[in-house]
Formats: sequence, structure tokens, C-alpha cells
Amino acid sequence: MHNILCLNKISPLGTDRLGENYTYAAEIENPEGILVRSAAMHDMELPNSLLAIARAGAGVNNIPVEKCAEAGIVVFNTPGANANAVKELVLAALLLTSRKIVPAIEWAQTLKGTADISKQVEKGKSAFAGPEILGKKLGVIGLGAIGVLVANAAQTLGMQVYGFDPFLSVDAAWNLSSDIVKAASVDEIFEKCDYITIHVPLNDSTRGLIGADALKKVKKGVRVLNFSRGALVDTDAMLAALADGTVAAYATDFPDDALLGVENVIAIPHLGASTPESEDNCAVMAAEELKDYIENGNIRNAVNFPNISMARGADTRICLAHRNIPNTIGSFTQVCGEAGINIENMLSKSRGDWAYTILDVTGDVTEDVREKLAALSPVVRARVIK
Ligand SMILES: NC(=O)c1ccc[n+]([C@@H]2O[C@H](COP(=O)([O-])OP(=O)(O)OC[C@H]3O[C@@H](n4cnc5c(N)ncnc54)[C@H](O)[C@@H]3O)[C@@H](O)[C@H]2O)c1
Ligand SMILES: O=C(O)[C@H](O)COP(=O)(O)O
Repeated sequence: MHNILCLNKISPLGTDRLGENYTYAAEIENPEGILVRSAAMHDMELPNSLLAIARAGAGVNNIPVEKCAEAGIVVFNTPGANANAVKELVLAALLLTSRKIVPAIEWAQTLKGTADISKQVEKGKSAFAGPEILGKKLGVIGLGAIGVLVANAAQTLGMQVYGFDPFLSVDAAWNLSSDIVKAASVDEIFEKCDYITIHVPLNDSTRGLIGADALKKVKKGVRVLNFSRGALVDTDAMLAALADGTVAAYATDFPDDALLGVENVIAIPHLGASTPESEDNCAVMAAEELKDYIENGNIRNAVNFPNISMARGADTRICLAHRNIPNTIGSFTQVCGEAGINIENMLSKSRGDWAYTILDVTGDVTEDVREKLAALSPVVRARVIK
């Protein structure tokens, strides 16, 4: 029986995929896998039993990804599985930041029980006028799964869309409408666009992407949308820009105390991926990734190890997570050869500092052999799957 710890509520469509050999619960002894959404894991002690963490979603900034690699724990996410849900909310936010819909609705509610409501409506509505998005320039920073969908959809709504992504993938390029203008730099987005939406991961190079410097370059009255992570936008700089009218409205899926209650801030409680469709998609993909890793040692959609899959070719499989340094594979074959183990099939892949090797073997892979492999200095995890 494989134990899976669920740190967040995961759609049953996903946990059902695990099958009868799995037990999953919010509290469980010796978990081999963890299923998680946004639960903060940085301060969590990682049990020795843990082989993998599957993030049912995109962002992995809640997980100590590098610490996991050092411990031989593979971290997965579910690329694109919630992208449409986020795209739809971003489209809503384009309109919410334009047409003052939220304060207008709140004002309309205050008229309940008062006299001559239709007259008050006609008199009061001018306070809530706002521009159309048609023909306006939208800058999309980050053209991954979400950014591409947002860019294409906004373009079909009649916006002039500029995109910026220095690491654009070939897949994203194929999916991007040819009408999207390629911005030469992020500054071009800041300088030209009436609306800016950010769709990049939060990491040390993107933290504070929209801060005081960026807000000095933007067009006066720009509308900013942040459905990626709160820390991508410097809150103090944003509050100052809202106060002096540099930013006309800021829509964020990541409210903090300083932003709540501020005029022209639309704060949404992290609802980007909260649709039944995307919760199901993410849970299914995460559970399948975890199961394939636990049962076969295959890696699909990891963020800290290479993707690597091989059909099972022998009764016994040795999986080695290791540092990407010279002579490592030679040391594996030497240990196997000395133990009289024959390697029938082998696949090894690397990704930056890390690598992963699968050996399908015949012969008796004893615990002693596994320990010898695990003791090799580049190896962070040696596993034998029968
Ligand atoms: N609000 C929500 O509920 C919600 C849901 C899903 C994802 N997200 C957030 O959105 C982020 C993006 O999700 P995704 O599925 O599109 O991920 P993705 O990995 O498909 O796309 C991210 C893109 O950002 C690009 N990028 C990285 N650094 C950049 C930089 N400095 N400038 C410009 N582009 C840069 C990458 O090249 C990549 O194309 C996630 O990391 C997550 O933080 C939020
Ligand atoms: O990165 C993501 O996928 C989103 O922020 C969704 O987070 P959630 O799964 O906690 O809704």
C-alpha cells in the first residue's frame, strides 16, 4: 500500500486515479507522495519516506524545490491544467478594471429602500463611467500556458496585444496568434500599454517585477492585472502609483492587508484556478504523475529533475536521482557488473545540476546493491522497483 499525504483538498477525480493500492489522507504516516495545491511547505519537515510531491497547479513557490532535489524528492506540477480558468478571470478583470463595475454594484446596493431609485441611478451613474478595451494596448508579460491564452483572447476582443517573454517555448510560439506584437523589452510593455497583465512564475529574478522603477515608465492611467503571485508587484510602489493616478486600477488575485479597502484596487481571493474543470484537470494530472513515478520511476512534468520515461523492459528497475557530474553512469555500471547484474535497458537525462538514470536489469538486486548505489557521492536517491 502506498501512502499519500494530501496537504490541500484535491478533487476526487484525481485521488480516484491512484487506484486501490493507495491510501490518501490529510494526515498519514510515512507518505511516499504528497499532493498539494498552495499549502506552504517551506517550513515542513520532509519525511525520509517521501519520494515525490505533486503540485496540482502551476506555481511551485510554496515548495522548497531545491531542498527537495538535494533530498532526491521529485517535485511535479501540472503545466497548463488550470490555464483556461485563469484566462477567463483575467478577461473579467480587464473589464472590472475598466468599467468600475465593483464600486458601481456596491453603490447600487446602497439605494435599497430609498425613493425614486431610477432617478438616482441616472443621476449617479456618471461616477462609474470607464473606458472600453476595444483598440487599447494590452501588454502580456510571460507567454506560457496562461499568457498565450490571455494574449490570443484579448486580441479577438479587439485589443492590440504586445507580448514579452525572453524564454518563450517553441510550443507557446506555435500557439500564439501571429497578430500579437513581440515587445523587444519589458520596458516597451511598460511604456506603450494601457493594460498590463503578468503571467510569470515568482522567483528571485521576477520578485518585484512591477515596482517603483517600472511604475516610473508606465503610461499614466495604466491598469495592472496580477493573477500570478502577490510578490511580483511591490505593494508600496503600487499604492503610491494608485494614489497619484499613475495606475488607474490594480486587479490582484493576491490581496494583502495594505491593499484591501484601497480605492481602485480589485482584490480577488486567489480564485484564478478555482473552477471545477481546472481543479479536476490539475488533480488528475498530478495523481497520474505521482503514480507513474512511484510505480515505474518515470518522471513527467518535474520542476527539479529532467523528464524521463521508459517502458518497463525487465522485472527489476533501478532508479537513480543524482548530480549531473562526470563519470557517474560509469560508477553505476561498475556496481551492477560487480554484483552480476545485467543492464538490459538504460536511459539517463540531465537538467541543469541534476540528472536521473533508469536501469532495467536482470539479476538479484539486493538491498546491499541498492545501498552501494545510494552511497555513491553523486547519488541523492537510489530506488529499486520490482
Ligand atoms: N491565480 C491563480 O490561481 C494562478 C493559477 C495558475 C498559475 N498562476 C501563476 O501564474 C504563473 C504562470 O502560470 P503558467 O501556467 O502560465 O506558467 P508557464 O510556466 O506556462 O508560463 C510562465 C512563462 O513565464 C515566462 N517567464 C519567466 N520569467 C519571465 C520574465 N522575467 N519575463 C517574462 N516572461 C518570463 C516563462 O518563459 C514562461 O513562458 C504561475 O507560475 C503561477 O504563479 C496563478
Ligand atoms: O499556481 C497555481 O496553479 C495557482 O495559484 C492555483 O493555486 P490553487 O491550486 O491553490 O488554487
